[in-house]
Amino acid sequence: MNRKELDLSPFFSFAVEHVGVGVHAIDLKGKTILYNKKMKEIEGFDFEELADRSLLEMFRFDQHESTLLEVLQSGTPVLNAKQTYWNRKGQEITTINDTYPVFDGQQMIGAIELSRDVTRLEKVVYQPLKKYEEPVTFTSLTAVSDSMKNVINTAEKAAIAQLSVMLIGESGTGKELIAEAIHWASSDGELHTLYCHGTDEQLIEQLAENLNENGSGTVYCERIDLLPFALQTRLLEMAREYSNHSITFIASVGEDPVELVAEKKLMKELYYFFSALTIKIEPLRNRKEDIMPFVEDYFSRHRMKFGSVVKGVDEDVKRLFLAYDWPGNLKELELLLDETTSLLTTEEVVTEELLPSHFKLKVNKDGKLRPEDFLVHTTKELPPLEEYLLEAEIYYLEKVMDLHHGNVTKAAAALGMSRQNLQYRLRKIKKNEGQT
Ligand SMILES: Nc1ncnc2c1ncn2[C@@H]1O[C@H](COP(=O)(O)OP(=O)(O)OP(=O)(O)O)[C@@H](O)[C@H]1O
Repeated sequence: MNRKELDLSPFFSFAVEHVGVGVHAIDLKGKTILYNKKMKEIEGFDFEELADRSLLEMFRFDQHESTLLEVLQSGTPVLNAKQTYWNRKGQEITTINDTYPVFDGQQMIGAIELSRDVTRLEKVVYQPLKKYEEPVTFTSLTAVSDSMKNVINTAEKAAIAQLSVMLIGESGTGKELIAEAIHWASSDGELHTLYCHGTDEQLIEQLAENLNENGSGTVYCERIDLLPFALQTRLLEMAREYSNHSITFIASVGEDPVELVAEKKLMKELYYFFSALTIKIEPLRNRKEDIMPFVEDYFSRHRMKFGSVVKGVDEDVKRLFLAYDWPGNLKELELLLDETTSLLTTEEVVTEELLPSHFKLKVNKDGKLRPEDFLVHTTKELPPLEEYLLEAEIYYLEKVMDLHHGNVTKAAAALGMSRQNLQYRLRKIKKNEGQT
């Protein structure tokens, strides 16, 4: 068979499904036509959860989708765009994305995004210590809520007693900062951090060598629940051996350790090693009193570091900040403030217009529907198809209008429909809302 006769499409399909980068492509109407396994992994999808995947994918409107639509409109590629966000499982993900328009001859037929997951690399490079430019102490942490005050209280006691500690909390709740504060309050030695996500045997052995060389200090094992079982055994051996040599071990996990043990994600013995003192850090959505003090601290650090004039946020922004759930906790808030302040010039007060549009899209301002509302759950009563499609239409059109800042002409072009058609549908939605 010569090359011309060979149908390559099964090979292309195989390659797209198995390649190590996330691939997401949309057609001219903005509809998802390709969404590979790696992209689902990055986005944290549980396949069983998705009884109606194609519909859900149509309604995805997060960062990826907005760059794809941007490229579709401009016809020019956006390359090397770094994004940090929290996926559906609440895991912090950093990707570097290249987004291209796709042409068939002269004609544009869609856009494609290629995402490289650089989360682990980012973790190693991102060092909170450097950000604060001085060792983190308990006083550098924002703790206004009662639950956070308790956390600091217990952590201070752990530092005095030099106990092994297990920190429990979602991504971005400040576990690493607390570990550092414990370290600086309890030891003159070195702080070693083992990032368990994607680590290997070699790194663990390297850590053991370092511990042999440096007599005392602290080992912070970040997210031990992400360490494969075989490596958990090795870590336990090491923790038992070196904790007798004036080395304090601190570990962190992303959720309840008892459940992690039951789910066989965490070795029972490793849990027992750390279980003498566990500190649970509540997610930010359960201690919203910490939000505005953190924002104030952030701006005061910003003024000192960059000589900026920014004083704070206005009432509307405050309302949005307090309404949002912050799945990425204070780290997500910090990254949002980094992004917002990088665009400020002479503004003293941050208003809603100055916030990045992806954040405004995410804030569920008025109890409107969200993508997860379109998941089909076997346990929930199923709505009739007509009702489901009507809600889906409202959700989709409102998101597209937001994305185009209320410009009907641009939104209609992205949706592949006439301006009149879109206006008619929007009027219908308004009328329905008026009746409810
Ligand atoms: N209580 C806090 N006070 C001040 N800053 C905080 C606090 N909690 C979190 N942050 C901010 O969030 C950033 C991330 O926190 P940190 O890395 O410690 O979270 P984490 O719980 O270890 O997350 P992960 O599980 O993803 O590693 C910090 O650099 C800091 O800027």
